[in-house]
Amino acid sequence: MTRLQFVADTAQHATQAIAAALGVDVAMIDDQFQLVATSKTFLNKRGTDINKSFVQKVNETGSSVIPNPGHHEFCKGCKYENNCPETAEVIRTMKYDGEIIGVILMVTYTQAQKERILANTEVLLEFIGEMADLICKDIKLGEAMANEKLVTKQLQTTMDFLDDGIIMVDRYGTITQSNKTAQKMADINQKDWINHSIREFLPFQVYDFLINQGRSLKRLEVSAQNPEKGKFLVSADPIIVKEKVAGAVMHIEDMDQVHNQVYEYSQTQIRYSFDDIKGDSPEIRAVVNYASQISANDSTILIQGESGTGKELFARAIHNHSPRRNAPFIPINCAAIPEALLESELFGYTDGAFTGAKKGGKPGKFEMAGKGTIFLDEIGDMPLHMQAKLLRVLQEKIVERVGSVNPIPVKARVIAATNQNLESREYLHKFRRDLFFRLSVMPLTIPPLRERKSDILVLAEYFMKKYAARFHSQVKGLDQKAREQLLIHPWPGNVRELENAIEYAVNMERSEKITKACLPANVCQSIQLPPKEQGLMARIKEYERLIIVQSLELHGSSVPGKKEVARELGISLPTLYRRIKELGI
Ligand SMILES: Nc1ncnc2c1ncn2[C@@H]1O[C@H](COP(=O)(O)OP(=O)(O)OP(=O)(O)O)[C@@H](O)[C@H]1O
Repeated sequence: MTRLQFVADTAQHATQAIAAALGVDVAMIDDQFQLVATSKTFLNKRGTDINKSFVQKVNETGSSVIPNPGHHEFCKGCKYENNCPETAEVIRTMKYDGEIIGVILMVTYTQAQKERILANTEVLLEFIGEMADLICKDIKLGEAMANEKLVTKQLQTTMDFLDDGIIMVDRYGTITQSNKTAQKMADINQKDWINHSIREFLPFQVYDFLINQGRSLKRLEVSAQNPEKGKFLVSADPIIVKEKVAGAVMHIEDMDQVHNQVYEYSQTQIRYSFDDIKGDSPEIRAVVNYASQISANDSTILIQGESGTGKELFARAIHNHSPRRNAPFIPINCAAIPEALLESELFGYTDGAFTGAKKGGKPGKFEMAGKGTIFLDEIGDMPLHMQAKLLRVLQEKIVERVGSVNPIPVKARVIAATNQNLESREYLHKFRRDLFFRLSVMPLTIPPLRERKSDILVLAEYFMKKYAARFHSQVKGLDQKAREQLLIHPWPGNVRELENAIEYAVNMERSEKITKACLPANVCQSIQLPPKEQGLMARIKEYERLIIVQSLELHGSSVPGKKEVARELGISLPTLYRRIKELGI
């Protein structure tokens, strides 16, 4: 589209106005030799055919008066050469920023008209020159508006690409523009939202900082005016014009989203699934089947099992098998966190809640878990007063940050784990019965490794391959004696102990098969209780050996360790050394 065509309507109005005012015919032709605007008679008499060489010659001279159309040198080659119906022409080139964009022609058909315009050529040329200027101004304005529209559209499209919310406001805090994410966050569509105050969505504090005080915000944590819309981190800059706030631009992050990202960066990205739980004993398969079945719903799970049986592995596999798999899995070890900090770790705290509290407060694990899973490990070690608070959270499904009374809805699923028998006499006064029942809606018990012996070699092979690959080791298997030894050992540390033992052996072994000698000392020296058929003396000897080995495992075989063993067994240190030698320990 040529520039003149861009303002074809204005050109047509101007053409008609000049024609009516001066009683002549008028036409405008663009730089592509197209007739853009014309009065009626011109069109009837001349049609839309334009003589290019005529226009080119006009452009070379800038403006011309042709008193004898058809016989003028400009008319050479025109189809009306020598028989032109016109009696005179006044022509002027139209320029935009120094560039020719077309010509404007004034034409007469009678002698009287001819005399009239020839008598006033200078005035007329000036007049059509001003008309041409007006048209150029219109082009400028139109182009500026089109450009502004384009920039606005480009800005909107760019903003809509972003996953975070963008809101722009004017000096009154009225929303002038926003992207799709911001509209989704506020659950309002663009049309309904524009011209509303930002105060309807975000707390007054944001408005006050930006508009009243003209200050910037850096990731300020705020709740939406409607608490159901959740929490956001707001960063914003006021726009200052002539030292006054003219508006502001805000960048808004969804708190749940931020937690998910923090979680993704902070967690190992290996997503454990039920396929990672190795072992083909009927005992472990039954637990895996049960766990997979209870993954789908939201009921609280209590996983019980000795240390190292895979409780956390199961919890992660359940989470990753559940509809919550794309939200965070947040583990917290209740035994590892000092009692005084456990509450703020679990529930978070507000700004200034206690001495040393981080500015701006901090979300707790329940909040960070969002719609995911919170894994409360070693729940048996939770102090009684915290048990009461946890029970309340589970029942009311809300948490309050330390120092705040604002309830925050709990959406996370709770999986707890313990290696203690919480129903035992010992725990009668240490663990609340009501909390135990609340947690163990779906109880899951993992049997110790010694009760599923057929898993030992399967797991050993699996760990051997894993560590051989990791350490680029030549080890490819386990020899017969090593296998037998693994089956003899009682594995008090369960799968974790087995994994560590195999990692150790892969490191130590220089041949292609793991030998008994390369197993850790405690595993290697485990003995099988002598069968009943053996004589009394032989069996007593084996028992003695077992007792000394176990005591050494406990206290270590350094000199202070041995002193402790001798004290525990009620024998002198020299006797202990003698028995170690005689029994070949
Ligand atoms: N069946 C299994 N298959 C493969 N690896 C396993 C299995 N069970 C446990 N493990 C591995 O053993 C180690 C210990 O597992 P995990 O930490 O889940 O045990 P836990 O019962 O939670 O321990 P604790 O009581 O000490 O917290 C981990 O490296 C885990 O991957």
